Amino acid sequence: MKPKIFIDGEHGTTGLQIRARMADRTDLELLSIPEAERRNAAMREDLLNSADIAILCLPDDASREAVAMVAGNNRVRIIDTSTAHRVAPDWAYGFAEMDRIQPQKIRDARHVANPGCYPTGAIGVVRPLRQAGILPDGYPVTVNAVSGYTGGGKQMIAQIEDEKNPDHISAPHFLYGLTLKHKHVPEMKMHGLLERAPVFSPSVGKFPQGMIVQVPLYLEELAPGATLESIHAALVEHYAGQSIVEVVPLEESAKLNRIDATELAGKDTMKLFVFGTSGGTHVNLVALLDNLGKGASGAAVQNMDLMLSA
Ligand SMILES: NC(=O)C1=CN([C@@H]2O[C@H](COP(=O)(O)OP(=O)(O)OC[C@H]3O[C@@H](n4cnc5c(N)ncnc54)[C@H](OP(=O)(O)O)[C@@H]3O)[C@@H](O)[C@H]2O)C=CC1
Ligand SMILES: CC(=O)N[C@@H](CCC(=O)OP(=O)(O)O)C(=O)O
Repeated sequence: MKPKIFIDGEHGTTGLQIRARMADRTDLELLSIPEAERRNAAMREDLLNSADIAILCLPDDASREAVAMVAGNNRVRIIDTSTAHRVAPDWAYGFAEMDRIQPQKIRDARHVANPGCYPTGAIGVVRPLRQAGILPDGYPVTVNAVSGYTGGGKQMIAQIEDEKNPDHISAPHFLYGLTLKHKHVPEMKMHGLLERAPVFSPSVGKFPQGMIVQVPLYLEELAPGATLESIHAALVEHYAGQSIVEVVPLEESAKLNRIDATELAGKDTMKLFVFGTSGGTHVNLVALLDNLGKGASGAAVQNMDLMLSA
């Protein structure tokens, strides 16, 4: 029998992209709710309890409600794309490349929390350096980022694309999260293995999909002997043997004059760069991804496939 998959929130931004990625899959049975019934709690409860894997593409509160709806069900497994369970100890964090044992943890899990888009980039560059002993305890990490506007879901898409929207945003690029209490900070800290919460400054650009996440570092504050080359080598070693996260060779990144935030739009991969000058005093770690690809829907499908391969 084919595994039954239900995407709760299938008509939203993340849900639609997951559906699109499953359009040609003949190995799955997709359970679907009509768009007009998307908030029909009884129908959702029924579908959630009929699924082998439920993928939640809902706001945090609705995700918690959905999890409660399957509380008595020992069969259904859950992938939650919201922020609700990303630092919960009994949920597996769905970033398969962050650790050698993570794919197995995801395969075995009943509950998988899909990472946030910005944390995928930030954890992607920071965690390998913590594990290699290059980034010391207590280092004050900063994370600066720009996202495509689909990261804000249906509401932000309407605010940016519809000039008649009462809350129309005309700025080509804006900063937000100005209180420095963005909901992604706890997962960056926990899964980035950081002692101190990073200063996180996100922004949005007037393009639908794509993302740049930057973590600049002072070499003199890192473990003795840390260089542009040793940091790059640590990332290369960490990501060896998988095909989703590419560590761009130093010779290649040295030739670049600019990075286009939309380069990976529509793709489910992530590129990591180490910028700086050999023998210099600073490096800038940069992650490039699609907020809806490896940052959301692509990762959700990757996690689903891992769970189905258990
Ligand atoms: N967009 C992105 O880049 C990313 C998003 N995420 C996360 O994915 C989740 C979904 O986000 P996104 O797709 O962007 O959001 P959208 O607003 O685009 O879609 C959310 C969907 O959920 C529906 N919904 C809202 N409340 C309920 C409810 N109580 N019961 C049933 N359905 C409900 C909405 O219906 P309605 O139209 O009626 O509001 C809509 O169809 C969020 O938790 C978000 O944080 C994660 C990573 C990246
Ligand atoms: C541009 C924009 O608004 N982005 C979203 C994050 C998108 C994402 O990763 O979603 P989660 O809500 O699942 O964490 C934000 O900052 O809230």
